[in-house]
Amino acid sequence: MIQVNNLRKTFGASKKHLFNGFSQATKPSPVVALDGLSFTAKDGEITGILGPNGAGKTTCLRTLYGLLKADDGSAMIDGIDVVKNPLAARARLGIFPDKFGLYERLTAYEQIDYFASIHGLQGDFKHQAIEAIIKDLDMEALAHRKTLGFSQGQRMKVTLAQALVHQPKNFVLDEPTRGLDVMSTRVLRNYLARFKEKGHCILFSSHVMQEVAALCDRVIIVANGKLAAEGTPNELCELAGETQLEEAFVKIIGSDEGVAA
Ligand SMILES: Nc1ncnc2c1ncn2[C@@H]1O[C@H](COP(=O)(O)OP(=O)(O)OP(=O)(O)O)[C@@H](O)[C@H]1O
Repeated sequence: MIQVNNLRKTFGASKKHLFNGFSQATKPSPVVALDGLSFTAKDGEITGILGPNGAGKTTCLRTLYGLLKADDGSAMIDGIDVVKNPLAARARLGIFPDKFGLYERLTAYEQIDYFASIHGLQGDFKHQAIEAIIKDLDMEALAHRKTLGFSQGQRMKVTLAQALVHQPKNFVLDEPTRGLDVMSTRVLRNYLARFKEKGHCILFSSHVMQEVAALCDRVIIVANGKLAAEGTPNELCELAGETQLEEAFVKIIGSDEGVAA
């Protein structure tokens, strides 16, 4: 389970901005990225985060990964505070970040192996876990190639495999299907659905309304760093008096920003 309680984050609030040793006449204004955001993503459910560009989705997810420290509020993974106990929290988390880098001199298999080792997998168990994720993500043909030159979709598959190889109880994914072809997107969706059936907690951000409507049990709508609405796709449609999630989203946030073309 993932719980976010009253998260606040402002960028550029207190730093002095110097240029060639002189204070700049015009300081950049602070940006409030999270303004008291709270929600819960439950086990055995897929929870989607929707919001227009700049709403605070990535900031919230990066706080969950421990990459960013919130100014206030807390984030918990299975009841473990990500700031107070980061290692224990991370052990229960698979992350698929917004930006991903690969070690291009390693093969896909070696990269997944590296992450499996970081998560404490060893010996035959580790080998079986790597083989299983490679098979599940249909990566057999890529497994023993160096990742230098991999296409966007191929790089994403390696990143996903790294995130999932230790079968974490909770997955957090930032726009996971961007750049994936239709078959890879289906593989990923089926994978997430199977994980949900096994009782895992999945939280992902997306701009693709059909994807969110089809996959998510609950949807969190974020605007201006705050919770604008939450519920099942049907509940959100009812709340907005619309039949389609896309129309409901537009009505709730008052703009069509954030809907994928
Ligand atoms: N490192 C940073 N420094 C300054 N401002 C930042 C930083 N990271 C995010 N922001 C700002 O915080 C706000 C929230 O950004 P965030 O990336 O969380 O939005 P998002 O909902 O993920 O948007 P998108 O859908 O466009 O990816 C934006 O105004 C963004 O410009």
